[in-house]
Amino acid sequence: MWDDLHALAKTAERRRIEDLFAENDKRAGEFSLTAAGLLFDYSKTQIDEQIRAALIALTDAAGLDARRTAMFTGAAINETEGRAVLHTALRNLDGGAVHVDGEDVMPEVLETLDRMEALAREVRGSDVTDVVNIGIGGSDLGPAMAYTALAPYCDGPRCHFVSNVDGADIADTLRGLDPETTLFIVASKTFTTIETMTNARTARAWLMDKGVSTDGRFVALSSNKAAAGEWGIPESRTFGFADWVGGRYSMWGPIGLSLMIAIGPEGFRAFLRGGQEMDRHFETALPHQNMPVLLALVGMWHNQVLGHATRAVLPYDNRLARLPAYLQQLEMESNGKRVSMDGADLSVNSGPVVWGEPGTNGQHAFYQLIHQGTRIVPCEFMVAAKGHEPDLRHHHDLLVANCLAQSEALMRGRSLDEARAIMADKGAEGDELERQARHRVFPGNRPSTTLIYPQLTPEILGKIVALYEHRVFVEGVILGINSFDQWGVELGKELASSLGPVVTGEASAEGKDGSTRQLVEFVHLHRDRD
Ligand SMILES: O=P(O)(O)OC[C@H]1O[C@](O)(CO)[C@@H](O)[C@@H]1O
Repeated sequence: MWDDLHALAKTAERRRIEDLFAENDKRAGEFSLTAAGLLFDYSKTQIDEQIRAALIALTDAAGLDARRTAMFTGAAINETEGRAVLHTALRNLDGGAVHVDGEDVMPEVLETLDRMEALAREVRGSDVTDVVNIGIGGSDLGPAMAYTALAPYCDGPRCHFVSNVDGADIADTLRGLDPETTLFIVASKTFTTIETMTNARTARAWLMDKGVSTDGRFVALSSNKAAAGEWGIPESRTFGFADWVGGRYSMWGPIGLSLMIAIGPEGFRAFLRGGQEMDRHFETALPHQNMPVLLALVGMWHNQVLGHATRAVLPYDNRLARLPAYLQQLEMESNGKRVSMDGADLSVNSGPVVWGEPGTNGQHAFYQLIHQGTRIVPCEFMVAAKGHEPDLRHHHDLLVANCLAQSEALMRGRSLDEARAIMADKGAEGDELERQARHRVFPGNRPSTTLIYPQLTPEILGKIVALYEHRVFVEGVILGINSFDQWGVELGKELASSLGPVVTGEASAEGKDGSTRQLVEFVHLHRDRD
């Protein structure tokens, strides 16, 4: 399979994407698809019919249909942790029963949703002015990203997100907050994460320092209700979720509480409905009409076949500023694995490095490399047809024009002859003309995709997030890896706890490598100085 694709890649790389359009005036329509109101255009890539068929063959060979059914029906597909993977149940608003180990999980999911809604209404109707979500990774990035994304829908208390163990994070957040009207949400699936528990204790100490009772000031979101109880948060203020909700897939349930408080229960339900609509599409559409499948296959063509090690996510939507960070965790923690489910080494590369920034800002920062650097960075553009500022339509039109211009420029490039003509117009001559022209050449033929949606509403955001979740799933199935564990984060955590006492001076650095000892020495030299 991979050999077929590598053979096809040799021919494809010699062709220009522009020529594919010249050869087939239906290319745009044939290499794009609309689903759930979103349009995904992958025509500005080297993919042709033969390549697409070979990519789709990967899904058959990997048994995607069976794996997808297994996920949606609660089989323990997270094999290294012996767990089902059912974040889709959290948005199964009008769906039927979903069984895990013979038990329907939906009554509990819906009851928790009802409790969340009751609390959200209570908080929105109270004197709470600020909500601080304390969590990290999957217990932070989803709600933080969505809160910024859905700013036009936020009509509840202000939300803040504290994640980093760096005291600067919580100190900067608490400064200016009123302890009498601030509610803290401690969001941690395990309720043991060092960053979150440290920040939660600091928040509690802050209230006590200010002479404010901590009663009713904390809410817990966790799978570990016992630990939340021991920490002092009563069951009535604790919202649990099952171990089959992975951290980076958890914003659809209790971890989304801050978002629900901000946009209201109806807005949150719209977000869930959007996710559910994408689920239905993913479950039922044929591969060549299936958006998550094609998004995954285009990504794999660029990464595993052509060898482009990174992909840029470029939302032309300022409110999606945190989406690249959210997708970094979703994609890199899920598919950054070097062994397949059975422990064997992967024969192809694992998932790519995902990075990005909103346009147009990125254009004035790193697009230089994307256009003229020696490495190719496949770009994933995203843009809404319509903004939320009716009085600033001209801004939005410019934004859209810039987004479309970038994908066109990446594909077309500018030839040496065109660059020479530009320099000749400017009056350059001879060697100087030639030298200057070479700097103005754009190789072009650089692939990009565009996801375009009507407007960034809660429902559309739900669709986009679910689309990317399923893309990760498809890539993981094809690679034969477990997209739902994260063993790669463990070693650093273990070493950090052994280094804690070394940093404070309670334990010696003996036995550590020379570099670590030298760094610790530097810290000791400076940490107690005024
Ligand atoms: O919700 P928790 O248990 O605090 O974990 C936070 C994050 O830490 C990780 O386990 C990685 O260390 C993520 O997968 C998770 O989202």
